[in-house]
Amino acid sequence: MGDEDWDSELTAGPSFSFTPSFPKLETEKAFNYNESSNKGGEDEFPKSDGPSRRGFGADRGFGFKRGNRSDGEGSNFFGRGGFKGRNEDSGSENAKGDNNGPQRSGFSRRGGFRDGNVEEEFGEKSAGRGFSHSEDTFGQRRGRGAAVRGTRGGFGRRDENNDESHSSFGSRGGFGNQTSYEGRERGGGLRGRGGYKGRNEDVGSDSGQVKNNYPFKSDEDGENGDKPARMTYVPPPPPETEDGIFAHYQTGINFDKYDDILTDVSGINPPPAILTFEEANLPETLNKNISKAGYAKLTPVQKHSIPIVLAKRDLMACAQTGSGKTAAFLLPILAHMMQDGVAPHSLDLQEPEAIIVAPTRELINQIFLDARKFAYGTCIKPVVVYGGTQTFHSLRQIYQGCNILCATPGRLLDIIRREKIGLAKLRYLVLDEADRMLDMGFGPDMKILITSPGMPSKEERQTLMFSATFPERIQSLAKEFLKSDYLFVVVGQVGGACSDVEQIIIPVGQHGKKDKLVEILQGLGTERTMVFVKTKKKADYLTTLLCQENVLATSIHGDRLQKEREEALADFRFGKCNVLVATNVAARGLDIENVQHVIIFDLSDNIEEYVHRIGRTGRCGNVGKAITFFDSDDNEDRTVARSLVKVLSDAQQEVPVWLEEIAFSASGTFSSIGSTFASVDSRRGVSHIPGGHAQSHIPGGHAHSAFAADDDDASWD
Ligand SMILES: Nc1ncnc2c1ncn2[C@@H]1O[C@H](COP(=O)(O)OP(=O)(O)OP(=O)(O)O)[C@@H](O)[C@H]1O
Repeated sequence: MGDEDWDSELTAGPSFSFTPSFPKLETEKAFNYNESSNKGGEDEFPKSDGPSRRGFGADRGFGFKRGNRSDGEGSNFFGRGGFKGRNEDSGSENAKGDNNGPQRSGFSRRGGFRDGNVEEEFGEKSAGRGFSHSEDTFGQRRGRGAAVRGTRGGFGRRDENNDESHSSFGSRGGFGNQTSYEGRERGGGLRGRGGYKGRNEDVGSDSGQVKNNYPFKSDEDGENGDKPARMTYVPPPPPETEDGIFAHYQTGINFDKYDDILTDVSGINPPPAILTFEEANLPETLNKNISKAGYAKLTPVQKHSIPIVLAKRDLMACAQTGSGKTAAFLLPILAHMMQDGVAPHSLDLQEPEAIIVAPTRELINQIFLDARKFAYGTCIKPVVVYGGTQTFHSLRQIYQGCNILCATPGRLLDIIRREKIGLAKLRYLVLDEADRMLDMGFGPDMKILITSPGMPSKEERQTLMFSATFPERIQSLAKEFLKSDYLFVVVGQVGGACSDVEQIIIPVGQHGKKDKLVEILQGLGTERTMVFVKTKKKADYLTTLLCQENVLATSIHGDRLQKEREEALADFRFGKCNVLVATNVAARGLDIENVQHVIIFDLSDNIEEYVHRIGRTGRCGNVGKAITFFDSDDNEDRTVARSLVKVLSDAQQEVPVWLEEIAFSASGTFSSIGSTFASVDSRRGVSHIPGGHAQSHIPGGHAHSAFAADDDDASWD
């Protein structure tokens, strides 16, 4: 199959309820959404956007390479010649618009919240609370942004104003994380900065309300500085029942083995680690919630981080994926708030005591649900706000009381800019996936955040940073945010992969990837699998292909409407689809039960993202398997070979001989991993790793951004 034209593969196949569709961009002109008008938008990526914006245009990236056809696991990587030399046309007009109808058929529709109602209701309710009715102008700003988004999402264009936003989630009880809302917006001015694009969080803004001249534009400023688009999506409410709130999955057989991982704490006078929850002396209600959440034993990052946060120290913590970093910051923050008390709910300005930021909407919502779970039965109110949702909705959540504000950066800055929250009482600033938050994509936003009017200085607040990866260059940037005596907790090795994930690298040329994927997935049956690809369009394309091959697949990426992304995630989480094809938007933080496999269809040239991607499986002591396709003809794959060898060997995984050969023949091409693994704490200087496969410090190595330039979904929130 790999040799055929992708167009022809996308002729009408079996019609699954989740088969994506590729609607024709009939509104494209009407909205003047062309390359020249999209400055700052993600489609400026030259590689990711070919001659057409309508799907997979001819000669576009996927399958466009000449390459060794090498499509068998265990095949002799170098022995297979067979340059096909043909340009695969990964684009397909046929792929568009064929399957519009049935994919949503499975969802029950629940009434309730319609955006218009929300706005009216909010307008009225907010009258006495400092909201001006002029914000109802949101109600009039329709269409453009949503329509543009719709045309570009692979799964059918959908007007966000259809407002049946509760249809899928409301009917799903159970696991507390099901309400992950995702969306995608574009058009912000700041996002036009070099090399990084498209993150463009949709931050609703009424220009008439702007009080500060922040150097960023909200999405609703419109793409040409004209009438802004608006977000009308109102996400479904989180679960209300105790069962729903405390739903969790079981720790795995290797949970106890976490204790064997070496932990290092650097910095002056760290408080001693605790060994049990009892030693933390947490408030009774919090302890009850912890046990209802199924936590009986601390993970290493929790053992060290909880006392550090309780001791009011700043912290940078690095621990492997799925090892409980979220609770490591939430529990001590909540404990402090419960012990010290929080300000009574004010009808005027809300002044949260804690702000937590994360790079994606799904992740921040997941963190919010955890915060809500641990704060259950207390007076502490966590709130979540993120782009892609109606700004009124965000504001209304805040005005109902907000002690812990969980937010994506764009929406947070917009709300601060509009003076809808005050920062005077802020005591905790948490950056989850901190290396991502400080990298060039979000770094400028984070700087704006810490220099926002009213933001307590780093001496006055506690700043906490968590991630599974912390490249040295990011550690340096982080110092600007942290007190000089911050502590650095490292569980295992900085940037190391989770050892519960079996990592398999197989040599596959571009032309063989599709066949190999189908073969693997068909062999896996209904086992839950995430497939990571480089581009949004490829995600949709592969999803269509998989559905045609009778694999129940859905996709999540930055071009899908938020509602669709929520549905996709829920369908995956609750078993309606067992395969989720994703861009890096789903690489970090997502905690989905029972993901048994990760398949990396396209390697990113950034090893950190590899570590996060494979970390979607093998969580919380459970085991998982990650299969990575490696194309030896692909320069990016070759670039990351050394780092990959290092990650594999550090995690005691088998390193294929052919990969080692590539790694060491790839002179002059290094990924950022060289510095990532060089040290524990950059304040200690570079520590060389004796006998390591990769040098700890690679002279002349490039300092990469967290994202490859041709990863067209490098921007997520
Ligand atoms: N002490 C514990 N006991 C039992 N389960 C736990 C414990 N700590 C965390 N968990 C569970 O483990 C899972 C992974 O936790 P979490 O999402 O916080 O990991 P993480 O380290 O933040 O991962 P990532 O690096 O991917 O963001 C969650 O389902 C969480 O509820």
